[in-house]
Amino acid sequence: MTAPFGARLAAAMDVYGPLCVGLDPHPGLLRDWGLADDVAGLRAFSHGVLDALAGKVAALKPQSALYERHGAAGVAVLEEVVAAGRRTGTLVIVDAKRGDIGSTMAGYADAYLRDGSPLAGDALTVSPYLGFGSLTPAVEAAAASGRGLFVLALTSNPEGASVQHATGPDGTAVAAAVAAQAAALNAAELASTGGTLGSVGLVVGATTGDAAQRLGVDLEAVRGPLLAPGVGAQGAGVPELARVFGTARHAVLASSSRAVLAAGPDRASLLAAAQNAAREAAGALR
Ligand SMILES: O=C(O)c1cc(=O)[nH]c(=O)n1[C@@H]1O[C@H](COP(=O)(O)O)[C@@H](O)[C@H]1O
Repeated sequence: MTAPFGARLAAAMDVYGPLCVGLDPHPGLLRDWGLADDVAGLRAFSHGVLDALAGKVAALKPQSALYERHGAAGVAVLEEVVAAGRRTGTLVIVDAKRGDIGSTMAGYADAYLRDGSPLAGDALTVSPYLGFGSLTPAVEAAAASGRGLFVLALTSNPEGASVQHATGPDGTAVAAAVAAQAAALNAAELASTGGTLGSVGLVVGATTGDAAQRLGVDLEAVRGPLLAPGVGAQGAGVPELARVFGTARHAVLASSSRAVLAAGPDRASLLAAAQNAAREAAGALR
């Protein structure tokens, strides 16, 4: 069996720096790249990013929504991105933020986390807001195939606070309970593998300020990767990363989409922007 996702990601971050580049082919971005907002444009964008960055960054994160909006042909392009990751060894985090009741979650797990599925990258973003336990089929499928999950904990959008900052009957903040459940899964994985980074990550936006500390979200105890979107276009810079993550910063995978993609379509400029962002993130997090 292949090494667990957490171990593979830790190795990739050591080599390439703690940066994930998001593939977010918004209509405006396609236009800025001189491409039509259609499937041919989507494919040209995706292969442009792959040509420039595959094998040169720790991870790529295609945003499923922006592929789905082109219908089945768009999803086929997402499958090409997943296949290219497999070919080049670059980790692919499929950002589909799936979440559903257990039996339906099993369908998503089959689609995104099973060997042989064309949509199965190395990890999937999932939403625990139908109850963390509803993610069990995904947790089991990921563990069985050496894949990873990124569970939404403290998202970068301001609306997230109304749910994630709320407290349950025992006074624990929802985001803190999500983090504790991820921590328990990672503790079990690491006890059996002896590794240092588990495969159940959290999403904690770089824009969330001191929310983790205020809400008692124990990021250090998670012992899994902490995906930090919001770097660049959403206003968070490198200083915010150290502030948001404190002593857990060694586990952070900073994520940037628009700020890096704005350097394209020229391949060399795109690579330079990604490598610069990776260097800055490494400086702030190591
Ligand atoms: O899961 C994510 O990646 C994610 C979580 C979150 O809290 N906030 C967030 O912006 N994202 C994703 O990150 C990407 C935005 O990246 P930027 O263009 O760098 O702002 C989009 O694909 C979002 O869906």
